[in-house]
Amino acid sequence: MTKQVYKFGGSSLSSAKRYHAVANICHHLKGGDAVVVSAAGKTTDTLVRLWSCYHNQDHKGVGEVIALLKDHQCALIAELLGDKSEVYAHFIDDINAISQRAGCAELEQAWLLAHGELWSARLLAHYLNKIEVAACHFDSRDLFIVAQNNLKHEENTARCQVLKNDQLNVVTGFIASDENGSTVTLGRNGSDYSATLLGKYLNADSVTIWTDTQGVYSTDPRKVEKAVKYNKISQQQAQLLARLGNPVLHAKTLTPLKDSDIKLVVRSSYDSHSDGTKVVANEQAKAKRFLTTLASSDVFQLTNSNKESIRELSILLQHPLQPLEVDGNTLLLVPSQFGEQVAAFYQEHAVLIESNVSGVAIVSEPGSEPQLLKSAKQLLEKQSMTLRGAWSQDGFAILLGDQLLESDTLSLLHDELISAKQELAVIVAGIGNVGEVFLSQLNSQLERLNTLLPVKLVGLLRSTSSLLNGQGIALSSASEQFNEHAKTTTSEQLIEFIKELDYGHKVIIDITASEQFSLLYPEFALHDCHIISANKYAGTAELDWYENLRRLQTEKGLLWRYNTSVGAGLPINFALKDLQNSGDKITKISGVFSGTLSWLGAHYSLDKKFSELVEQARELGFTEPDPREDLSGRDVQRKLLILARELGLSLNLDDIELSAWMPTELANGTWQDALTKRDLLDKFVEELALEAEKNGKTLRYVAELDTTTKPVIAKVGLKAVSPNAAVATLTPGDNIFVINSVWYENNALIIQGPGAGREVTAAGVHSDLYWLCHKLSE
Ligand SMILES: NC(=O)C1=CN([C@@H]2O[C@H](COP(=O)(O)OP(=O)(O)OC[C@H]3O[C@@H](n4cnc5c(N)ncnc54)[C@H](O)[C@@H]3O)[C@@H](O)[C@H]2O)C=CC1
Ligand SMILES: N[C@@H](CC=O)C(=O)O
Repeated sequence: MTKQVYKFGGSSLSSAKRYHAVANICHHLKGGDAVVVSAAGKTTDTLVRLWSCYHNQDHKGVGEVIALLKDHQCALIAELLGDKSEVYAHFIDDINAISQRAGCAELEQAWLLAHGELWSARLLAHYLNKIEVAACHFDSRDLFIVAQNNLKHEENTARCQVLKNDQLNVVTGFIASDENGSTVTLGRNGSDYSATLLGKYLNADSVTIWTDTQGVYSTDPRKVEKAVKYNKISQQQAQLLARLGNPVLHAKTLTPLKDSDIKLVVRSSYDSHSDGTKVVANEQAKAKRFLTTLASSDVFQLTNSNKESIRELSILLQHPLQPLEVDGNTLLLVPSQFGEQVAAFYQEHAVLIESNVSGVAIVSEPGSEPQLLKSAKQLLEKQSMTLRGAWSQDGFAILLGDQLLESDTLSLLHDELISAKQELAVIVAGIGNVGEVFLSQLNSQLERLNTLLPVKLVGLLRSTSSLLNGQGIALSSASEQFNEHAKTTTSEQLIEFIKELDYGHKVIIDITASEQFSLLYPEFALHDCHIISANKYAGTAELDWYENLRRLQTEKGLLWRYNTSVGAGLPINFALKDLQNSGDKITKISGVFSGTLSWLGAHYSLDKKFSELVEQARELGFTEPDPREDLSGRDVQRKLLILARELGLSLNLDDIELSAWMPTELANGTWQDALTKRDLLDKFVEELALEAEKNGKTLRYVAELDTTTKPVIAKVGLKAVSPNAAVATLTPGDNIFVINSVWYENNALIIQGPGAGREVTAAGVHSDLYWLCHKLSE
């Protein structure tokens, strides 16, 4: 039976609200799975303070800290279970026992510290029961035995068999017991270690560390805005990062999983829908690049050192160590706080060559270290950093100087060494009219895109089948490969494929006309996918849904481009953004927004059959797959809504008045069914045209948005205009956007040109893709 182990740290259990979130996450577990918990919030720190007061015989301090503990835990228990609960009474007994032992000088440090985890486990298990999730709690001192500083793995595996198969097993992290039954702690980050140990003892399928960061990033995302969250990293790189001091994963945590198939996942309990980072077997993840800052370190040159002595030292310091082999010498980099201990440990076999230096470690794919070291050196020297040491060896490079790296310098290094090297995985959905042309242009575009960052096509989707290959699809034979290997793919399979893609960036290019496909956008965002849409459905979806999607994308730093959804390749969205960014206020937008309706308006005369012209427009690639989307005015209504939202207006489609250029009788069934009633369409259009002609006018389908009125005027429909009007003299198929703003009040800004067609639209999608690559590589 596959088992899962979840671990929740202190920040995930700091308040009743956080407990609710944890319980929600636990709903995904089943009987037999285990949940390892740390002490809630800052409880361990408070217990450490209590110990220190006790140790210093500060009786007043002991009383104050006990009161603090009481306040925090009682409030938590009362809010989750009520103050009459068994857990509340049990806690009071514990606090009394602590006070009593402190009073008669019988307090033991490990025993005292263990309470933080015990309280969390008890509270969570009871709270889960309250919300009808069967759960029980275990004290890991009954499960993990340590003898002479070594865990007794065989015995512990046997002890862990007491965990229940029909309930969730909530287990305390951090603590174990020695052979005499006394409490021992597993040291710094002990709860993560408990979780991976338990994973190993239970032969679990995966261990998930739920924390307050979304996963493992290329560098500290609090310092570098463009830090990249990685989907997968190899055990080897994770170990190296931990030894270099990366704070997300600790070397000890990783040890139990070494050479096992148990997956380790880091996820955020604050954003439980998002994927985290998986630490997988070395061959299952590409090598990634990372920047880890190194604060206040000492560098020793060792003589007569060997791996065993470094291992011993690492156990003594309770700190992982990464030696550097440079020109036949072994260098050891340690945090300065351990300098004296290292000197004492090695005696005359260690020479301190640098003291109290700071800098950065660059972890990278093998082979690139010397070049990375050179580039980083140049960049840091340009930033006036005096380097005191710079070395590289397999898998990493280290640069040390006098100052700590500021966020600006780290960002510069990240831009140069990491951002530009992140691969972008591209999935193209919709290889129809526009999609075919987009793909045929992609090969020649790749060269240009690759100057910004490496781009790889990994997926091609049609409505019923798709070709998905995480290794990449050769563009030169993409169609042949599609024809030979494409398979039916469900949405779930597509999402799983996206989730597993091992790339720094991913983008879905949606060139379908499918509303159903657009409904997957939030899932794409959850799996860190940027989006480029020619499809207009998501941009015109119900406001709540649309705003949630926007929020999610913003939270995750994801980009969404949809320039072709209005005016095909015309830069209308850019223009509106630019005007607003420069401080202008747009007051009106009007014009002809449909290539199809522009073409029909220009070509129609009373001696022609309108329905035949519609068929021609369809063949030219102007219409939507179902031309009634154009004739009904719905397509123009969508475009006006996209532009209105671009101006910050909270409108829905139905807020835009619409009149159709087709009779209602054609609305039902398929387009083929509608064509059987083409006479009705021809008659409808002829009558309207005759009426207009009587008044010396001609018909054009126009859109209008006026933000100066309350409520705003937003409408699309047929208008009888003078044959000389700008909207009537357009080249067939052209769009015109007339923009009035504070600065363009009387003399409007006009954007005009082809508003539909395969080539211009495909080119517009390329423009969005180029923009995205540029943005990601900046
Ligand atoms: N034709 C034009 O001039 C312009 C078109 N657009 C937009 O471009 C999009 C595509 O238009 P066309 O190429 O003319 O349409 P199309 O009907 O020729 O091609 C659509 C493609 O999408 C695929 N598809 C449909 N549902 C799918 C799904 N659920 N998953 C994956 N693939 C799916 C179809 O198999 C087909 O290959 C539409 O949203 C349209 O509004 C935007 C600007 C201009
Ligand atoms: N069918 C649309 C295509 C572009 O969005 C049009 O005719 O304008």
